[in-house]
Amino acid sequence: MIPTLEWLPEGINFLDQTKLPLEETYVLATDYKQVATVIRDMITRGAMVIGVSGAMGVAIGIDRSTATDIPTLNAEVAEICDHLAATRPTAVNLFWGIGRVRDLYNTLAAANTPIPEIKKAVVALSLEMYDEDIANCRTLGAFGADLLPQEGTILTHCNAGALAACGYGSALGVIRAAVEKGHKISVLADETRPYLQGARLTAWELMKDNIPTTVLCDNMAASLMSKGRIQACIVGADRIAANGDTANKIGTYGVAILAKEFGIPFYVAAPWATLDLATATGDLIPIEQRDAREVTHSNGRQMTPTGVGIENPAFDVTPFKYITAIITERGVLKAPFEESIRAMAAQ
Ligand SMILES: CSC[C@@H](O)[C@@H](O)C(=O)COP(=O)(O)O
Repeated sequence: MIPTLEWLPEGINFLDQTKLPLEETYVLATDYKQVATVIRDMITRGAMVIGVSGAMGVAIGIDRSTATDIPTLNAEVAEICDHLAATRPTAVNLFWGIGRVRDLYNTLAAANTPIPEIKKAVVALSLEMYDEDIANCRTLGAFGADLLPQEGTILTHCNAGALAACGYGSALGVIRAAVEKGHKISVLADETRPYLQGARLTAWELMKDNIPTTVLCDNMAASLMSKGRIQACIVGADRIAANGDTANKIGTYGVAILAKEFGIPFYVAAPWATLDLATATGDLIPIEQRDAREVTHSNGRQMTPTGVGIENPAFDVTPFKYITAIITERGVLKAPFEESIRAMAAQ
C-alpha cells in the first residue's frame, strides 16, 4: 500500500507527487491553508485523494481553531471550506469531501455540542473517509477485474491509481484486482502530457507492484491499437455527469474515440462519490485551466518560443457514447447510462 497521505499529531503528511519518480519525500501541512496549497500545487493529486484531502483540510482547520464559541467557529468553518473549495474546480470529489465534514460540523454545531467533541468527531470522520476510499477501490476493483481479459495489454491514461487515492486506486485498482485474481496483464501507460502523470506516477506505482508496464507517448495509441496490441482501455474520472459523460485527464477523450474505432472496450472506474447527479451533462462540468508554463517548460527547460500562444485545459469530457461501462463500488453501470445511474442512485 502506498501512503499518499497520513494524519499525524503534528499535521497531515503528503507524499510529494511533484518529486516522483526520483524522490520519495513528504510535505507536512500543519493548517488548512497549507492543505489548500498542497492540493492547488498538485503535491497531492487525483480525484479520490483530493476528496479525502479536502475532508482532512476542513478537519484540521476545525481541530486547530482557537474559537471558544460556536458563532465564531461557524464563521471560521465557512472560510475554511471556501478556501479549500477554491483550489481545483473539476474533481467533484473535492466538494464531496469538504461537504461531508462540513455537514457533520453543521449538525453538531446546531446541537450545541461542546467544541472539543466537535473536533474529535470531524477528525474521526475524515479518517473514516480515508479507510472508506481504500475499501471502495477494492470493491470496484473486484467488479472491474471480471471485465478485463484473462491475458492481454491494458492501456491507461493519467494516473488513477494508489497515488490518486488512499493507497489502492480506481482504474489501477481494477488492474491490481485482476492481477490478484491471476489475470496475466501488462499495462501501457500513456505518458500524459503535460504533467506526465502516466510516465512519472503510473509507471512508478505499477513497477513497485511488479506489474509489467510500458510507457508510451500520448500520440502512439492509434498505431498500437491498429496492430492489435491493446485489448482494453481503463481510466479513472474526476466527475461523471448524470448522463454518464465523464471528465478525466486531458487526452482521455481521444483515447476513447480511438478505442471505439478499433472495437476495444473503454472502461471508466470511479467511486460513487465521483458521480455528480446535480450536473446533467458533461458540457456543464467546469474544466480547470492550468498555468501555461506546464506546457512551455519541461524539467525547467523552455520547449516553445517565447510569447507563443498556449492551451492548457487539464481535463476533457468523454461523451457517454464512447464508454463501455462505468465501474463503481456499487456495481457496474452500462448504457443507457442515464437510466442505469438513476436506478443505482435510488438503491
Ligand atoms: C482518481 S483517479 C481519476 C482522475 O483523478 C485522474 O485520472 C486524473 O485526471 C487526475 O488529474 P490530476 O490533474 O493529476 O489531479
